[in-house]
Amino acid sequence: MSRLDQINGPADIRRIPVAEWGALASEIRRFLISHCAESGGHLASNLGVVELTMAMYLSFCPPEDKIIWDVGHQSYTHKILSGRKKDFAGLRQFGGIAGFPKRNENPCDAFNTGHSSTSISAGLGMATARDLRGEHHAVISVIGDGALTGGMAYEALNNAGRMKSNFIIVLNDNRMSISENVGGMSAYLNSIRTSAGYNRLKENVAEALSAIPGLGKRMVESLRTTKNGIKQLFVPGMLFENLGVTYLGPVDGHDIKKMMRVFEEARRLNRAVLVHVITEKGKGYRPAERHPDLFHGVGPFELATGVPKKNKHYPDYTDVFSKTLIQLAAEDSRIVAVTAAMPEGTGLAAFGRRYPQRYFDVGIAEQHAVTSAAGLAAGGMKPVVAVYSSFLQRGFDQVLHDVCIQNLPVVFAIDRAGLVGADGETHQGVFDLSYLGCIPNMTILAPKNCWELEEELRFAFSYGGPIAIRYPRGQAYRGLGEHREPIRFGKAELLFREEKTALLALGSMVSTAEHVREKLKALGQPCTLVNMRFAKPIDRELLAELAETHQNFVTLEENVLRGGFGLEVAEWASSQEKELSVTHIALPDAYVEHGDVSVLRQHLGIDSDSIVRVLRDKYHW
Ligand SMILES: Cc1ncc(C[n+]2csc(CCOP(=O)(O)OP(=O)(O)O)c2C)c(N)n1
Ligand SMILES: CC(=O)[C@@H](O)[C@H](O)COP(=O)(O)O
Ligand SMILES: [Mg+2]
Repeated sequence: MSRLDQINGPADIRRIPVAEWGALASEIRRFLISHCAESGGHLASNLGVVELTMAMYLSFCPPEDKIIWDVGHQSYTHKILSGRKKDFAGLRQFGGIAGFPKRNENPCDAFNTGHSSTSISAGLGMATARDLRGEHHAVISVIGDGALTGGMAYEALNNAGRMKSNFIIVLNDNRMSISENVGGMSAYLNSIRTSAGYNRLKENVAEALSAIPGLGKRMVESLRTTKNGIKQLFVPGMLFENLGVTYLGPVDGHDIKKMMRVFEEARRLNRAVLVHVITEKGKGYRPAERHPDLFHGVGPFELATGVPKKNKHYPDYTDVFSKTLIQLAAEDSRIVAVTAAMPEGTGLAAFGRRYPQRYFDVGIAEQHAVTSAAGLAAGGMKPVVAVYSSFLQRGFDQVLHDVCIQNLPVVFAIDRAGLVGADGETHQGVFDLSYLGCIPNMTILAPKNCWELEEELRFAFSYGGPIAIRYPRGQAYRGLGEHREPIRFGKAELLFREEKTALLALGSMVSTAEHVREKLKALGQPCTLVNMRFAKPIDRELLAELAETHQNFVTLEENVLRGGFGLEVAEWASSQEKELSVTHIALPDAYVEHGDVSVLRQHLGIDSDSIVRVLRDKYHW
């Protein structure tokens, strides 16, 4: 029986002899690598935290002790050690276990995560709840150096100094966000790491002092926590110390015994303690060690080489955005671009290489990204914020307060709008029409295909006010290329005109509506098809014209119904003299779990077959 097979619950690792910890770590790595080669996942981050997770399971007792994983993409070893290895075949698949911690999946998952930089706030709250309830378990927040660039982490650290009881923050520093980490904090951590030799010297001094019988330990403790200058000699992380958070480290995050010693020390302190752990992202798999960015999140790949199994034949929307932006930037030197730590995912990396002076990676800081773009616009530039739909949720007030009230010309290139698949409920981009649509001065477009995205981007930079273009994850649609009605503000594009029934589709749903139309035509029910193009403002003029010959309107959008454009069409219809029927195809008032996008579409009834069924039932066709 392998050591890994002996792990079926959180206490099992303690039965593995110390001498076999290294072998267990290797087995976990082999398991993670072969699983991700087959099914994809967040490989590099997970390979980096194998020993760290083992050390935590050896030092603490989940589920009684609470471990909160920031972002949660690195929680695979945690899932294995808590007894979920057997469920990995279904990892990130519909009905299977999630790629992130989920409280309803296992008691060891103390807090749901997915978006970055929440763990210290959540941990602080949980530690405070523990104290108020008179409980005594440990609370440990594990945050990466990338996640530490997010504003919430600082808000929480600013508060953590007040703790008079134990709260442990483990800073997993691998010098990488998805891409190379950026900013002053990253440089500060780097300076701590590079002085590690000096720190080791100090550790040795501390160890020697600790060895003095009776007095030693207390001397070291008081030197560590005292507020005078001697502390500087012993404590490298002064920034954290000055915030009132005891700093321990840096410690080798691949040395289990060393980490356990530091955790033991951290556990004894009645205050917030930050343990700085140095790890290597991708450790144990050569291709991932060499290219941790490419192996951050992967699809299936060849185990021997790391080469992706699926070759990309056609560009996705991200590629179209990336290429078009570079072209537009060549024509207008005022165009600048901002990303919140997603240069590759949003396609801005190529722009950054071409125009380094006009490109800003601000770290995992969506709020700051939006307001700094507002500042750029106020200063006379034409900024684009390229951001995933679900991550822009973070910047709602900044969009409203800093961009839209001042009606500033900021372009929002919203990628991953619609269902994203395996990342699940935290990452589905199904709220942006709702949270942007309610903001005065905001204009929202969605392209039906790759060419329209190019045209919409061109339009957006010439528009002169806040404007968002939303497009989905994955391959850009290349159908309907013959329909190229020029973009005009607030105008939809009439693709096929019939009578009686009009399909009003937005963005990704135009191609679905095209299939619906073909299927209904075959059933003897030809329909009009409109590419709505603008979710805000909707083209009421065209709707009024269609109302003369149409009875039934069907709205189609990949967004929750509430706040989407469909309800606005319903509101318009209810104000018409003629009685009109409106059917909505949209997402429900619920969170959509992980799974393949095509499976999710069927499950949610937004695939063409389900839509045809709904319409046939409703209209008795
Ligand atoms: C609010 C938010 N923005 C962006 C992301 C995308 N994202 C996921 S992991 C990650 C990098 C995290 O870096 P780090 O915390 O250092 O973890 P590592 O992968 O290096 O272990 C980013 C930018 C996110 N999950 N949440
Ligand atoms: C964990 C996280 O938030 C990102 O790594 C995300 O999974 C990236 O998604 P894409 O694969 O769509 O770029
Ligand atoms: Mg990192």
